[in-house]
Amino acid sequence: MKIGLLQVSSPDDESPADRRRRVRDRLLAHPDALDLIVLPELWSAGYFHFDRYAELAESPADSPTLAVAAQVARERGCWVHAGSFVERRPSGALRNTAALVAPDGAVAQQYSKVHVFGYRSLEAELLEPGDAVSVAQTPFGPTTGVTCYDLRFPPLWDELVGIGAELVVVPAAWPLARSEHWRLLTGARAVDNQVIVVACNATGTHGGVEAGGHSRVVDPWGRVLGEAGTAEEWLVVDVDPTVVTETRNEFPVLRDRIRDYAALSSADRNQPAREANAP
Ligand SMILES: NC(=O)CCC(=O)C(=O)O
Repeated sequence: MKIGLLQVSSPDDESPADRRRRVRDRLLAHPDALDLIVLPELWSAGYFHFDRYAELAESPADSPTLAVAAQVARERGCWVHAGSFVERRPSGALRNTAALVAPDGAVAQQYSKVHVFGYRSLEAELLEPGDAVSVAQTPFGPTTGVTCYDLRFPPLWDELVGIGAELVVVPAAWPLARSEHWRLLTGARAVDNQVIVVACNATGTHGGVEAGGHSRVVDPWGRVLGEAGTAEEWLVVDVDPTVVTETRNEFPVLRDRIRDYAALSSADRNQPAREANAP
């Protein structure tokens, strides 16, 4: 399968509507036959534009960000991970919600960021955390997504493996200042969960913060199948999704995973609390 990641910049002087048109045109113009297109976290509003979250919040029913993804999916006949957008919930609360759109334009899987970010960020103050993970069956295998800061929390990834995920899309707005963490954690999550990680970062400076770019795709063996630079650019990578099953069969560490370490000290030492639903 061919995956195209467009690492978008969200300059302060570009309106979200102009950006959506510009990005849509770039997505429609790519000359290759792409099977999956991926966009970054909150690219339309700009992640670091916290002052605009409330004004730019979108309802999934008429989300302009999802409309771009659906148009591109239908016209190109491919899957599109829309990145994420500021979602306005029926309660009025806001979430950082990502969505995977199928070639018919319908949302096949969606996820609201569970770990909202509070370090030099107003996200944790302004947004409500999500509370669920899910997986979609796609031609590339069971596919899911988590968002940016979620890379730092292995127990969430345990849940993804538990529900059968093999390909994990990670839209991000990860600052250049912590690019070493970005490289390390995208590789570590691919290896320790034996999944393909497709991580699409934002780039350029907005809201006073420089996003790091370096979008990357890492396979379950830790091989970096492709990595972008720091410009607003495409990264196109060929991936064989069967590498997940091959790696898990060849090197079956997930079978030895223990989810409940507290149970290890319980009376019954003959029943270690190993992963019940390991792949
Ligand atoms: N958008 C984010 O979640 C930023 C996360 C980040 O900068 C970090 O984990 O470091």
